[in-house]
Amino acid sequence: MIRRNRILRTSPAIRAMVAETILTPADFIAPLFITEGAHVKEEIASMPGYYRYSLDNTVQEARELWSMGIRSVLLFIKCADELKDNEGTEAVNPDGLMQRAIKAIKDAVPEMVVMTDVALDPYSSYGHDGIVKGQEIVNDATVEVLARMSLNHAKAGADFVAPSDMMDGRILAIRNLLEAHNFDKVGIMAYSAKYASCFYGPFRDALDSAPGFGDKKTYQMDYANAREAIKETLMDVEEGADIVMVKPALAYLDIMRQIKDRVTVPVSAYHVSGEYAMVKAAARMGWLNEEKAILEILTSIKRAGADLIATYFAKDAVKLLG
Ligand SMILES: NCC(=O)CCC(=O)O
Ligand SMILES: [Mg+2]
Repeated sequence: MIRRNRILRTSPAIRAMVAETILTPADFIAPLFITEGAHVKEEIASMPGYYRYSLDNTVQEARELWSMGIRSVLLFIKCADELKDNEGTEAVNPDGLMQRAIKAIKDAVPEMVVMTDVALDPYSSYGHDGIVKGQEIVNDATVEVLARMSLNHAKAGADFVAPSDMMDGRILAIRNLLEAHNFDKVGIMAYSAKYASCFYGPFRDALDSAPGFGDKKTYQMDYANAREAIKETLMDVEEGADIVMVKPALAYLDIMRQIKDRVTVPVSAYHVSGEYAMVKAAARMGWLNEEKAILEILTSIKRAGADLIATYFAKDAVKLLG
């Protein structure tokens, strides 16, 4: 025997020396759920250990994340029911909760990279990512609102807008409108390959944004397809996306790898709410070691090609990494 593969696994020191994939705090994007009010910290029932915060607590959380080495947050707001409609009116309100949240975080932690969710579902009386006509989610009218929404976030101080809607052509429309208003330093993180997935369930509880009718299969992708993910992603890059994203993560590592091999922009994964809930549930039952599961899963996502990982485990992971 001339090659003893186990030599490189002999001790923790040797294993650390030859590890190919190393997680660091700057890999993580921490999603934040923001709600109106003061001193609010509400645990999300289907996401134990994860919370909706009012603005004051959101700012505190952002400070803590920054002090831990986490460099970016992705903002989602819970819109009051009475402000929801079919036009995305609240989405473009310059004094809306999202806009106030962006300002508050940038004031408190100016270096924090603030990314904002751009889609209509939290603001939609139908819980859909776009404008609804009959049973249809209308593409081009939605794109127009998404571009105005992005401009609005840019004006409030967002560093990146993150369109998560899967309408066609929205990256180009957003880039063009940002350029027209001289926001040439605001980036776009495109949810390029976002699959119609059951793993978003807990998130919809968090924002009370479940679709009121039908499902999202006419705009989000069919999980049977991989080539389509490449088509979507290459188009987003062409339209000006600075970062592209695959979502969810764990059931889509093959997609992550294929995309990583085909683009030169950074690729992000979104390790979604249902993936978080699965680990939490199994750990609570005593069926899985939560800490080990977190590191194994996040490392595998990075190994598959993710440069960035949006994950509800961001803080836990940083603590585990020591
Ligand atoms: N745009 C965000 C989602 O659609 C869901 C994320 C999650 O389930 O964590
Ligand atoms: Mg697309």
